[in-house]
Amino acid sequence: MSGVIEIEGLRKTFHSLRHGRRIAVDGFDLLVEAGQVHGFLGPNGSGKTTTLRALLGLVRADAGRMRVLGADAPEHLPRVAGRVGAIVESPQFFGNFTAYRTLRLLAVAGGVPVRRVDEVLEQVGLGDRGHERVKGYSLGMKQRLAVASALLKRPELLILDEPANGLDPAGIREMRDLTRALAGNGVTVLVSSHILAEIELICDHVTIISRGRRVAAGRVSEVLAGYDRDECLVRADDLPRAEELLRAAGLAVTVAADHLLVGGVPDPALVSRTLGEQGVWVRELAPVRPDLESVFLELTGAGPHPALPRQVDHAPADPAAAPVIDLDVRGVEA
Ligand SMILES: Nc1ncnc2c1ncn2[C@@H]1O[C@H](COP(=O)(O)OP(=O)(O)OP(=O)(O)O)[C@@H](O)[C@H]1O
Repeated sequence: MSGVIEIEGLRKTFHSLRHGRRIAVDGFDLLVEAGQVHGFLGPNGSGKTTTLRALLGLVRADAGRMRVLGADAPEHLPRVAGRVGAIVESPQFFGNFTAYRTLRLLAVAGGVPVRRVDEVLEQVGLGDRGHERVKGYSLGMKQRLAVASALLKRPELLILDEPANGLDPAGIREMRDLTRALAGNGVTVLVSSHILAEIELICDHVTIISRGRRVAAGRVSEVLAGYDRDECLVRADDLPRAEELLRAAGLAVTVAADHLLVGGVPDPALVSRTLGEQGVWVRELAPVRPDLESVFLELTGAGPHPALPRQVDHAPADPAAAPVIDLDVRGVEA
């Protein structure tokens, strides 16, 4: 494999007195290639944050092979740290500092020319608010400030863990536009989320994780196509008769309150012809295409999967898990 991020067979188990042994990531694979805006999608507690923290050396993996921009991670991350920007968890800054002062400090500490501060403030849409104190910022503005700090070094790869978390619709939209703009400038982006619509709007590729395992990966359109069952929604003047005729024609029919769902119909004309020839008139005939939400729900289903006899849950993160590598990661509380 060759990519900007390569993860193979990642495993991480947490042990605690209170909760015992908990498998957070269970042989997980991820491949992100240059130029992709890659969605990392999974329900709460499925292992997204643990994967990103392991990749960045914030938690020690039990097994697996990880590479970032060709460097083995996390051991050789410092070699490429200047080319990677990462925001895990929520941003936290000194409230009494302005955004400008915050970024200036980070620029100086990171050996970045100070003129870059104005550029990144502009880039994240804080150009006219940069000299206000951060404590007066909305959560969305703090999130954008976090992105600005990650952009100081002009990263080739940006890792964003749940960037839309806690944001209102306007904030979510701002983050979405920002992510798209960054991708448009050639930055490879890995964005984790449990918000399907966001991933569908922003990302060209997706990896879906469930219970610590990869359950789907690829181009968003290809993942969706794999779940296209050539279904049609049918409304007709005589629905029971329509059901009878379509079943007699060998089609799979599911009955809903005011319509039928007919599966295995690559050409909807088959439905209108079958019904029309018997004097049943079609009122509505619409192909049903899968969206990421239906695929996601099917793949990650709420109930236990027979092949995966283990549950993950929502226990709080262990604060004792200390960073082992000083990468340019903004992983802090709001
Ligand atoms: N430090 C930790 N100690 C113990 N268990 C942990 C720790 N961190 C994560 N876990 C457990 O590992 C599992 C995966 O958690 P993780 O935070 O990686 O999921 P997630 O997909 O990021 O979820 P969310 O969308 O809710 O952030 C959960 O069962 C969680 O309780």
